Amino acid sequence: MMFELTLKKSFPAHDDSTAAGFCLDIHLTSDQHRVVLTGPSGAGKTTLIKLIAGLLSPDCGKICLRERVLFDSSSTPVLNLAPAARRLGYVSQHYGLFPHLTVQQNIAFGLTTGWRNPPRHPCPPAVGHWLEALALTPLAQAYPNQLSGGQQQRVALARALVIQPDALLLDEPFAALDHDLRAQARAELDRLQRQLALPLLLISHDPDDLAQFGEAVYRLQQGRLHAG
Ligand SMILES: Nc1ncnc2c1ncn2[C@@H]1O[C@H](COP(=O)(O)OP(=O)(O)OP(=O)(O)O)[C@@H](O)[C@H]1O
Repeated sequence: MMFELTLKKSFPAHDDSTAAGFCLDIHLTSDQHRVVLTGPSGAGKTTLIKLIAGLLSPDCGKICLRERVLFDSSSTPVLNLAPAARRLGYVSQHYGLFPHLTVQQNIAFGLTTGWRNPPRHPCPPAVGHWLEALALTPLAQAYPNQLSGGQQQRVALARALVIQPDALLLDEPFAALDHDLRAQARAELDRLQRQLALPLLLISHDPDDLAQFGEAVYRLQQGRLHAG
């Protein structure tokens, strides 16, 4: 099985609010390589992807990707792999690039352990590979604020891919791009995903993304998943 998720996560209501808290309750098993998650704002899509990436911990449940267990609350002690140990390429909605690091250093960041920033030189071979593959070599020494939206998106994708991830988790990766760039970036991701045969979990509202990547499509609504 490619994706096997059984998860619960609750956020309590804010003290100063009468609104109820939020509860995510997910059961998803899919053997497809390309899974698209869609659904209205606040449905829990980003929360779900962060739980898989290990940036949030579920209250209980189990997360398996490609038969590898990343989280299991029923084991003793609870199995909860750290984000780096999960070997997942995660791209957040706003890319999360470090403004004080160059393009090359941002990509190399995925390869570093600990808190030290990657050096400006030399360029690790894996970083050079992805700079080249995503047409970023001329921008290697530029800073994120000197890049267009499409270039920033490619840097974020390169940083996710440089670790040779077991799967890609992309949270609305094309949302900040205009129509033409979006079509280009979509084609690029399509090509890379096929070439690397990487399982892909993509959050998107865009019908073109659903058509291109939605081998399986799930709709999240108020913390619950519905097929299609
Ligand atoms: N750390 C947190 N503490 C409390 N509540 C949270 C926290 N993170 C998310 N929530 C709540 O969980 C719910 C789901 O949020 P989430 O960001 O997962 O939605 P989403 O479907 O990704 O929305 P969007 O499409 O707008 O990005 C929201 O009601 C949000 O307020």
